[in-house]
Amino acid sequence: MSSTEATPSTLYDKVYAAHVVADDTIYIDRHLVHEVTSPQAFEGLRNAGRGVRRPDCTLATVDHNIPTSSRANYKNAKTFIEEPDSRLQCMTLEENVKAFDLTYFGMEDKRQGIVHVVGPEQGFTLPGTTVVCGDSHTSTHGAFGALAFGIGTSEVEHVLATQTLISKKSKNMKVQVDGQLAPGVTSKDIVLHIIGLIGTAGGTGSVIEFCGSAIRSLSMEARMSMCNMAIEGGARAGMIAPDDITFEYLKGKPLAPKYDSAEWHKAVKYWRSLKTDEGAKFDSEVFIDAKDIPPTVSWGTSPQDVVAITGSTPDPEKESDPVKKASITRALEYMGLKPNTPMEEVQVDKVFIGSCTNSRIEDLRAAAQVVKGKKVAPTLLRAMVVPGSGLVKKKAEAEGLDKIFLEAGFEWREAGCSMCLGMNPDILSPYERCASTSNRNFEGRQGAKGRTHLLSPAMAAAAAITGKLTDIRKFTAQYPQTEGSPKISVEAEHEEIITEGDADKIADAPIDTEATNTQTPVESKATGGSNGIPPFLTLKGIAAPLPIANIDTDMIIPKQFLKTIKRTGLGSALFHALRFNDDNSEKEDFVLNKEPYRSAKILVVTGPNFGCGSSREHAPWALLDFGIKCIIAPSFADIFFNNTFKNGMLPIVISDSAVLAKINAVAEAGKELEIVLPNQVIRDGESGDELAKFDVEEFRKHCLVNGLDDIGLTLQKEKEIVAYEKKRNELWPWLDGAGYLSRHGKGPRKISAAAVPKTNRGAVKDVADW
Ligand SMILES: CC(C)[C@H](C(=O)O)[C@@H](O)C(=O)O
Ligand code: SF4
Repeated sequence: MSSTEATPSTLYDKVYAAHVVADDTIYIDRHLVHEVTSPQAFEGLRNAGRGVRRPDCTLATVDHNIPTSSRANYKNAKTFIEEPDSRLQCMTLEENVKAFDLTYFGMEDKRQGIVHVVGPEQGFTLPGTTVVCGDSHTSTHGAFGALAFGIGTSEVEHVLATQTLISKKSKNMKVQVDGQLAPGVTSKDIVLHIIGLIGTAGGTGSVIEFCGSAIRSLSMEARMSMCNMAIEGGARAGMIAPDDITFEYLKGKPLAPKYDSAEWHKAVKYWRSLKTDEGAKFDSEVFIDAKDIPPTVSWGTSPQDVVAITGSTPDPEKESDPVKKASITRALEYMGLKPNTPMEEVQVDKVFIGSCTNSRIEDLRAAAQVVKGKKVAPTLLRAMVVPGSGLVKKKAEAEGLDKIFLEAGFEWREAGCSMCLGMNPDILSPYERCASTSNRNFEGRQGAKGRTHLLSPAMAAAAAITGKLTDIRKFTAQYPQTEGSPKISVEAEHEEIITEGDADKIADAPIDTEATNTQTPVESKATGGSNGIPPFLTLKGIAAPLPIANIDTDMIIPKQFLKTIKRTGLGSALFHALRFNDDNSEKEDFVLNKEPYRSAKILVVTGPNFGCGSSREHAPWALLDFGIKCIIAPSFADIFFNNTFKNGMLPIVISDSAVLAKINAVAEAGKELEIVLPNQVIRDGESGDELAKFDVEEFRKHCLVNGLDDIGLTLQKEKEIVAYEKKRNELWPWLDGAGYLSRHGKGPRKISAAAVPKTNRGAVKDVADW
């Protein structure tokens, strides 16, 4: 762990090693919870009679489903959220945080916001910690030198119950960006450029460390935007070594060690050791010269479909690879763009400034600077700014940014995920084109048939003014800022975001719990989680061929179906946009609408990177509910791969294209395949001939074959977990969340959780500070 060790290690090696409890089981320091991916996890806990092990290390908020309209007349979630499924999901979270005694920032709390904005701004996210959330953009927190990654709902349950995860070590990947960034180039451009270079599967199986002089010069907020999109590059986590910029940012944050205290100095000393040692080995390395990065924008339907703003859409005719040619053609068609169209000629209908990538104060300042004294283009249907949290909003208003946006014709909204994924009322209408500071441009992401162009906040602001995608460099020259327009007071980059007095007030604000009391506990018919899983030995059945690359989980199950609080019933929505027409009739040519594939048990995917994007466990749930228990593909995205096992499903990697072609031929012929897990072979179901052997991790196989619930298995490691917690308390006392216990210290817990080790931070006084 320390730099004096014989073998030089990477930042990731160090943080991983510092969290090993036993074998592949790692301790989780920080768990963020939101309404979409937690209901089934809490339900699992209830069914098994388990509690939350570390309420002090768990923080919940609502973000995805909530309307971002004014909360001036807000009373409670029940009356505020009109859409019934969204309302139920938010109220279910409220019920769960009450029942399990967790700290919760609801809509009446100024600290509410997008989970990945809230964690850092509270100092909940700290260097050297492990941070998880049922959300793929948990990678954001890696900006602090934390090992932060998204997990599925079964893993959320695992962490709630055990405060650990079974997580095998990933590979180390280095992305080094050196030199001076060109004018107008931001961290969003850097990360879009990187994804364009490595592709959306480039980081699969790896943790990326972003380093180099260009990265070192970035602010914390810019670093967060970069790590946020590590998942779009296929990596489960992105990390940046903590440094003075990090420590400066953490000064005065409510849940960080108190600035200048003995604990602060101890923490900073430890944090300084968290950097890659000279000579440490990376499994892959990418080097980029900062001056080669232009202001960048996406043209297609994958975050790797990017081009310089001065460039044009690609021409499929120039592509020799038939799979790539087909995918360019399909993306251009979806986006309503012709080949070779200059990006600067693309007219937009809406502009969205927000999301966990770019909704922090610096992002809003950058956009406001462009907008100041100007008006949005008359052709624009809507321009909206959605701050990432109530505190960002408050700060922006104190700086007068809201006025700048409002005077220019933008909407100034309340915190939430908003139009990033359209689970709430903020959506694109079909065929509308949006310049968006978010992170995903998948088909239908911002609304069915909506078209998304990803870009930086400054470029989004420029697009709002001109009505077209715009090169920010030309824009600032052509549109000088007018005198007398409202002033943006940009304060010191890193300051306290909340005073202690403020924090007390917020913490003491009454929470309307009336709405949450009416909910009845949900009955479970679920598979997975603590209900145990049916054993998987052999599987014989029809295999459906699917020749598509980069199938993302939005495509497997779109956002509108994530509002369920159950694991079951999603089969009818599987591959919704591929499977159904607008009038809900079936698309005849989609494989699962044809015989004999309607009863497929196996999916044979011939394109790579199946299951990329969002961490939604709804994707394997939908496949399973349809009847598909096994997916064969050349490669899988990490979170999806993990999620399938938790549900008793088997993902099989067949990277040899000739072998995959043989398997696919059986699928194409509408015949059965037979998977024999104990022997790790795939057979022709009819002849019994062996088609392929496959690999599967021993532990995962053991669990599948025996139908084992891995939460139960982990709980058998109680001794090791307790020993780890003791060590953690001695070495890193600031990680025991004394602050959190303030809300709970007055009475017994409703659900008994494992004892929290005593902290050295005092019980009541420190506690009241938050
Ligand atoms: C809902 C959640 C599972 C999802 C994610 O994991 O990313 C969402 O935040 C998204 O951006 O698609
Ligand atoms: S990517 Fe979008 S939907 Fe997902 S957490 Fe971030 S803001 Fe919310």
